[in-house]
Amino acid sequence: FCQTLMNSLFPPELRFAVTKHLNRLSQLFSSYCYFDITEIDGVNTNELYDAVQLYLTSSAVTSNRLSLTRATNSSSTTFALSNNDSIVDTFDSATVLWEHVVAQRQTQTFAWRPMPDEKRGFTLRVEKKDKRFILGSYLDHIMETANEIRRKNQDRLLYTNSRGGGGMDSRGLPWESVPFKHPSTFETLAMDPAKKRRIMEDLKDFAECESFYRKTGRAWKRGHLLYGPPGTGKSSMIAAMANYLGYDIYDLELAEVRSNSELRKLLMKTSSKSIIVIEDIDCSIELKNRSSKKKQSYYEPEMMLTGSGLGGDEGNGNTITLSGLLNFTDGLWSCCGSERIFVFTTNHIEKLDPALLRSGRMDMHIYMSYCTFASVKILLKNYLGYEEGDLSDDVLKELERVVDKAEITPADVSECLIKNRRDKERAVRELLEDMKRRVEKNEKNGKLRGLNGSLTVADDAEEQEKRALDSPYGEEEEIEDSICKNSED
Ligand SMILES: Nc1ncnc2c1ncn2[C@@H]1O[C@H](COP(=O)(O)OP(=O)(O)OP(=O)(O)O)[C@@H](O)[C@H]1O
Ligand SMILES: [Mg+2]
Repeated sequence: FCQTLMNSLFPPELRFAVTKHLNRLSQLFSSYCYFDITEIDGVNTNELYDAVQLYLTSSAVTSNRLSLTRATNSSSTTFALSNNDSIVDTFDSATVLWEHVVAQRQTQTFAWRPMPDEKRGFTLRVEKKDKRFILGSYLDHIMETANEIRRKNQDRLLYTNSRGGGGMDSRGLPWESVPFKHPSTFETLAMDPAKKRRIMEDLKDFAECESFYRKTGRAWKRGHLLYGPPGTGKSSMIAAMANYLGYDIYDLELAEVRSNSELRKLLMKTSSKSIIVIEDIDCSIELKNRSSKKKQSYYEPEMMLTGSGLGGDEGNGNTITLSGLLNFTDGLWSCCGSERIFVFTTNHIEKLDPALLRSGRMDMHIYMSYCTFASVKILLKNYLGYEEGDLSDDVLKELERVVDKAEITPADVSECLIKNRRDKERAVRELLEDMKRRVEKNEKNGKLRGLNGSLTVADDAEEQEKRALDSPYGEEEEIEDSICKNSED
């Protein structure tokens, strides 16, 4: 009514001025204050607008109407507040009202850059008494939540330094990235369920325990060593970790790194919330002085690690030292980011230098074993859809009897099941036959070893060396206690 009255009483120019003054007057007596967050601020895109847009999706349940969008090539749908709609949000004790205001932009004859046809913005209505609190904590909370959502919606990235020679890309970054879409998850990973659960709990504790690390003065990072025969799922485990935590992966090719300082530069250019991986650490590096029995400090510079494809001569610049590598994971530089997990993998833990294995260096030693009965059941479920009760007791018993002695890797079991996945019974039959053949072969080899004296002695020496290295961490399953457990109590 007021609007109609004003329209009839005043000419347009005057109407505008009167409305403006009336608004000012009402604001003076109102218990609310308003903030406008426009999409484009001058010529710059307003980061806060995007953040609010995303943030409101997290409390979207309170709105009845939302708009859905899915960007090209993206694997997730985002929903946002519809045009000219409003939503109530509460933060601590404060209640605020968000309104999405969309207006048609006047056509411009000239612009430095093309502007969208619509002028979009959010209006935030806040009670005056909450103003200070909202402008501080609430807006920070919005930015943080939005970053978190953005990270979750984004596809993971896999970075590599394999360009070689310390090369940089067009933006001066030493890492190249591709979208990471490895489908491995902890659910599909075949391993002992209890062990799997402990690893998952440890990772979750790690990701959620920032305050614990701060309180105890520890850098917020974690080191994992994955070891075991080829095809037991070490790389799959890394992918599962990344998918579980939503972290990016930096796959560090040590052979491409020429010096300690280059290694440090690479580290400085990694982001937080990432897994830094050095695969097959025993193959990509070689301890030059390892064969000499002379006692040495691990920080002596002449202990060189030489990249496999490099000359390895001291002085040609193509060497990194063990101390450089240890500094990479443990030193002051390793703390230039936070929330990072270092993962080393190896097929031969016995070949690694004790300095890398020493307790405190790697927080967890995870043995990826040959298939056990529990892991075969996971693979049968993954590949053939067999549940616990779908297989006959006889088959299950037979599987349980032979699986450990067969020493078959999850990769070999997967291969057999994929090959015959159209005929499930045949798949199980062939798997059992394969396992039995392996048991026979292993038993025969075992006998041969017993008959041949010299071979046994040599093997014993090797076994002893392995045990000496393994001993501080237990026999075969070396998952150490999570340091983070119960820390927040
Ligand atoms: N524990 C497992 N659970 C499920 N699948 C597995 C497992 N181990 C191996 N596989 C299957 O075998 C393939 C090879 O496994 P993966 O590359 O993870 O082994 P790895 O231990 O990293 O081997 P390598 O030492 O040769 O690098 C995977 O693509 C996966 O399909
Ligand atoms: Mg691997």
